Amino acid sequence: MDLDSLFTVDEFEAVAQRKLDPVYYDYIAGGSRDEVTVRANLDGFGRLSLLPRVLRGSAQRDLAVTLFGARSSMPILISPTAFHRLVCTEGELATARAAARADTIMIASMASTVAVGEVAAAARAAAPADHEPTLWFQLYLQPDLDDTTALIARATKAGCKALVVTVDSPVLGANERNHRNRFHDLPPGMACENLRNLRGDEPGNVRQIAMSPELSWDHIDWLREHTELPVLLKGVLHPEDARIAVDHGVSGLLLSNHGGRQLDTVPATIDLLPEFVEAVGGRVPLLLDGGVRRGTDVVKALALGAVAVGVGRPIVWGLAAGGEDGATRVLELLRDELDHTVALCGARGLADLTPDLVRPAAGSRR
Ligand SMILES: Cc1cc2nc3c(=O)[nH]c(=O)nc-3n(C[C@H](O)[C@H](O)[C@H](O)COP(=O)(O)O)c2cc1C
Ligand SMILES: CC(C)CC(=O)C(=O)O
Repeated sequence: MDLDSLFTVDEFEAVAQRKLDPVYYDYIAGGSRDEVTVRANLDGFGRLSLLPRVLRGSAQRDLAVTLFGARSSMPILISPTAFHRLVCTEGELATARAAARADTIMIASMASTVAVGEVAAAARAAAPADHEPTLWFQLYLQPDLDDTTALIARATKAGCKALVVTVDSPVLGANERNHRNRFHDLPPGMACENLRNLRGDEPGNVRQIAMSPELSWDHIDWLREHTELPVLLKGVLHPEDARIAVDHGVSGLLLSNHGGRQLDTVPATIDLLPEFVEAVGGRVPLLLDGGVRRGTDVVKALALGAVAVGVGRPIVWGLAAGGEDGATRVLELLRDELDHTVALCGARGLADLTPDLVRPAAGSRR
């Protein structure tokens, strides 16, 4: 595959769809139930227009952002997605190398098909000599707190710099494409490697991830007492819960509807962002994911108050099309689009991206 002949995330998706087993393509592309929210995430950006400023002298554009002490060369992070070995042989090793090469932050899924220690080592090996790559760990709190403690220990030992706790999954979302395709298990030879031998006394055993409706704010308090790492919550959608989260001392929020894969018909994250900004009142950084496919999407989210965005499916399409190089190209395309959009907005850097640049638009991109 000549990756240089691909110029958009959508083109990467088309190639991925051609290459992948349709069962895996459906797992990745799909969302829950009628996929209303999957579409809403894309349409949400399409319903906003950008209103640029001019003549502000924007020749030197700095896209870097610092999050919890770690610098990322751009405000586009890799959101956690499960099972990368379904789409490329090297799985999360390839993703980690791409993130390190692009000098951005990877949020490693707890449901990785490579253990987090190996993922971190791959990132370090691929990073430029003077550069420490940043990995965060996405955690589903396990109702068995000993399991959770063991997972945190693994992530911490691997050098992860933050825990991103996904709180939108008291039960698993219903992707009806998976039901139709009878996709319920990983193929032989693949597993959630972070859950292997969790207790050290269970050789060969890979636990299943438990989604637990028992979880409550008490678990967030418990977690904060059991880790020195910054704790971000991923999947808070109600602005009142955003306020509660901040009151519970979380370090940041990743405004996410899980790419439309949990509760269907929740709003597009970009539509919720202004209310979130108001609820949080600058007390913690706000990140956003869901439907980011273009540099213009990134600029809209940043202008409306996000400090950074995450991309989920685009990275998986990159991996499917061309492994590490494919994911790297997706990140570089998005970086170029972002820089180009910042320039066209007459902005000198991310600080110039202010809410007045965003207006409601007629029509939708797709
Ligand atoms: C195939 C796939 C697997 C995912 N796995 C996880 C996961 O393990 N943990 C998690 O918190 N979110 C997971 N997500 C959600 C992403 O982190 C992210 O919220 C979503 O993909 C963002 O939307 P986008 O795909 O439109 O960029 C997954 C999403 C996809 C598409
Ligand atoms: C292991 C799964 C729960 C991963 C996930 O969050 C998803 O597929 O959306």
